[in-house]
Amino acid sequence: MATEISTARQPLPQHRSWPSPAKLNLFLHITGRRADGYHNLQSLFQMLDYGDHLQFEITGDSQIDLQTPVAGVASQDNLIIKAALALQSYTGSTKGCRIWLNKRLPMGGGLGGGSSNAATALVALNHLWQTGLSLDKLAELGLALGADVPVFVQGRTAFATGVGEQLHPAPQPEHWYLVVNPGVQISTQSIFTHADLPRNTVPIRWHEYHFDTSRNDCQELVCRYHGEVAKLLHWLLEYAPSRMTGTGACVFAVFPDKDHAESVLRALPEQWQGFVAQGVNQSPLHSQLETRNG
Ligand SMILES: C[C@](O)(CO)[C@H](O)COP(=O)(O)OP(=O)(O)OC[C@H]1O[C@@H](n2ccc(N)nc2=O)[C@H](O)[C@@H]1O
Ligand SMILES: Nc1ncnc2c1ncn2[C@@H]1O[C@H](COP(=O)(O)OP(=O)(O)OP(=O)(O)O)[C@@H](O)[C@H]1O
Repeated sequence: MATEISTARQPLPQHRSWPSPAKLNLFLHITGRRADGYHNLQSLFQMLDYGDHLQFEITGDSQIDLQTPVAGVASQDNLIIKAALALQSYTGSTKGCRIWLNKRLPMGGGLGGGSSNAATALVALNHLWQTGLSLDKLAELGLALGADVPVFVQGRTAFATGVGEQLHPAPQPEHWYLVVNPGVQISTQSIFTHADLPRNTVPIRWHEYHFDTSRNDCQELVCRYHGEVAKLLHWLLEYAPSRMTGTGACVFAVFPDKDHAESVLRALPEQWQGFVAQGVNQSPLHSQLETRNG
């Protein structure tokens, strides 16, 4: 008897792949704490040309199904589903979708993978469901899902203030980055609730920003509890200026060219995983959308 190969869970080739890029926090200064416990910060969100991918099949019923579950995340907690439901509920759209996620970014890595997935779902479904919301409105819906969602919705390398949602586009030289995962997951909340986190960095003016004179205020605390992050930073600093992104655990090193970044990736001790990506001023999601609309 011939074996029937089921394709029911596979996306069809005509379902375009929508980029869901990573970001780096080139610096992260914590300038205060709000009454609700959230922290005011200053950061430079650098978009990368590397990340996850999402595919969507639009359906006529209002059902939203994620065909590729994320290990350890229940469907109702998945930011992709939450984003789709938020858009559906705000616009009253009666359309639904099946979604496929190709996950490449480490979770809890400080690369904003979950937030980026949510933003891609908002931007792509707004296009595919023809719900016509502006990026500002989508960013507002996204903020309720996570502090990092708006920057991915707006899709520009940007300075951020507030809790990360007040964005000022800030094009940067499109350097190459070696991003390395030390293999530990760090909960953002555990860092932000720690008594020893510095919370009073004096705000800088944007034109004063320089990589060498800025820092990540979470880095020292993370290194104290996670020796592997400290070890990795120490190793990378031998080759290039390096820093932790977000609340960790991933660390990046900055290079002016791709070849140099790739040669350090080849030298990486085998206990660590990494990738090389270019910093871009426009998110690959938005570049693709422009090409499609153009
Ligand atoms: C620090 C960054 O990684 C910089 O990119 C982000 O702003 C974190 O953004 P995120 O992962 O989307 O964070 P959320 O999911 O909104 O918040 C996770 C937890 O981090 C804390 N949190 C987050 C952002 C912020 N500005 N202040 C905070 O105190 C809160 O305790 C919150 O419960
Ligand atoms: N689609 C998703 N992809 C990844 N994580 C998700 C997703 N949906 C929900 N989550 C939850 O969000 C948590 C944080 O994931 P994420 O990969 O965004 O972390 P991060 O890179 O540290 O983010 P940030 O830099 O914003 O702090 C995960 O541990 C997981 O529980």
